[in-house]
Amino acid sequence: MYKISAISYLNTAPFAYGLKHSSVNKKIKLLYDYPAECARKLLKNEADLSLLPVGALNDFDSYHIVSNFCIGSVGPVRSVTLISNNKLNDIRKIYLDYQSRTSVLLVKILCKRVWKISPEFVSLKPTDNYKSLEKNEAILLIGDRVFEAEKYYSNIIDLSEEWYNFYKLPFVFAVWVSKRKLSDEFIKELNNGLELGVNSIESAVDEFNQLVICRSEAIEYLKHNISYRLDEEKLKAIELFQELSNTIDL
Ligand SMILES: C=C(O[C@@H]1C=C(C(=O)O)C=C[C@H]1O)C(=O)O
Repeated sequence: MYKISAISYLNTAPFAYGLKHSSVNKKIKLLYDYPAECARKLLKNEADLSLLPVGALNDFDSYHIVSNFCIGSVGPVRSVTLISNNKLNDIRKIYLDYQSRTSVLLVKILCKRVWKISPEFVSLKPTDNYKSLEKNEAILLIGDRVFEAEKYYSNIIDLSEEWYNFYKLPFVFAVWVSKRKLSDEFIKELNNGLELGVNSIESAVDEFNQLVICRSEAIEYLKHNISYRLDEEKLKAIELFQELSNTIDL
């Protein structure tokens, strides 16, 4: 049995659906985790394969990207946002979502390179509440919680849209990664499952039991905001993101 740590958010529902409804299902145990946990489990050998946040790739001495599918976007992604009641220039403090490994770096890159602001960064704890932001504070929030949180604030900045406008590139949040080399046969079956999933968005939404937006909005989000194919432009984006990540203080 291969243990697979997959992201628990709606954007991964098509992948989960495809894996469950194809032949690879009998060879795997699917674990649903938030992105930072997907990274921790792969590092600690609690998973054989993870949908790994790109921001965690540097944790590994060596790794294998086993699929041409990813969690990416071309322009607005909707679910990776800097949320506040302020204009960018008035933001002094940014709380960082503990569930993220990629977007916490992305927001720092955007602050430094694109927005030219230098706020203080503070890591959020799981018990912190995004509803208690004070004046001049903002929060980087990812995943399905954004769909709820965005209702309470007036300034919602989509980080993928900001990246796209400035660098003219798509963005990649997570890729399928193993630490050890897995068999070619398994990888082929895995990819067949992922392919089935990205071609079954409606059914994946119907099977996803934590939907916090309506069905049509979910379908629109998965078809138009999330971009699942890891093509040349997205590989270029990963390379640039890693280069820029190396220039920021952690
Ligand atoms: C598109 C998203 O990107 C997620 C953000 C990640 C991160 O910041 O580490 C990792 C995986 C993605 O699922 C989202 O949060 O909805």
